[in-house]
Amino acid sequence: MKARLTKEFRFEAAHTLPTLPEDHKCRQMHGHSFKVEISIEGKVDEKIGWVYDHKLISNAMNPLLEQLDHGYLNDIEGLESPTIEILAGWFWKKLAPQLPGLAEIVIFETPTARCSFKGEF
Ligand SMILES: Nc1nc2c(c(=O)[nH]1)N=C([C@H](O)[C@H](O)COP(=O)(O)OP(=O)(O)OP(=O)(O)O)CN2
Ligand SMILES: [Zn+2]
Repeated sequence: MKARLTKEFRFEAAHTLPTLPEDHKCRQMHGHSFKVEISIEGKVDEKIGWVYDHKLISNAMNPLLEQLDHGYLNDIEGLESPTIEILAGWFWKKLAPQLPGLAEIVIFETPTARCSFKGEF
């Protein structure tokens, strides 16, 4: 049996989008309550009944969330132009080496705007 396991995380952060035209509202510093969904896929261990402990996803995410939460995203290496697309790629590069079967990362910037990324650079 194969299954997809998803864990959800949240962080608050400020950003600007510096490459946009001067008059675009996102050139102003502003903040979002970001939501991140991390999904892994794999074979369910028959004896235990799970792909792997979802605590491993939390363990991989916690140092990243500590770095991002209540921060200014543009100051972080790789996030100089922090769109949700760039953020999704940033998370992927950090998590893929630690999370076998990483399948999808979805980042919500607002309740109605999200980006999903499956690791295709
Ligand atoms: N493709 C992307 N488009 C936009 C991104 C992004 O990361 N990728 N980001 C932004 C800004 O961060 C902006 O702050 C988003 O929030 P908001 O202005 O509230 O969103 P909307 O303009 O979509 O809100 P409406 O509900 O449509 O008023 C912008 N675009
Ligand atoms: Zn924004």
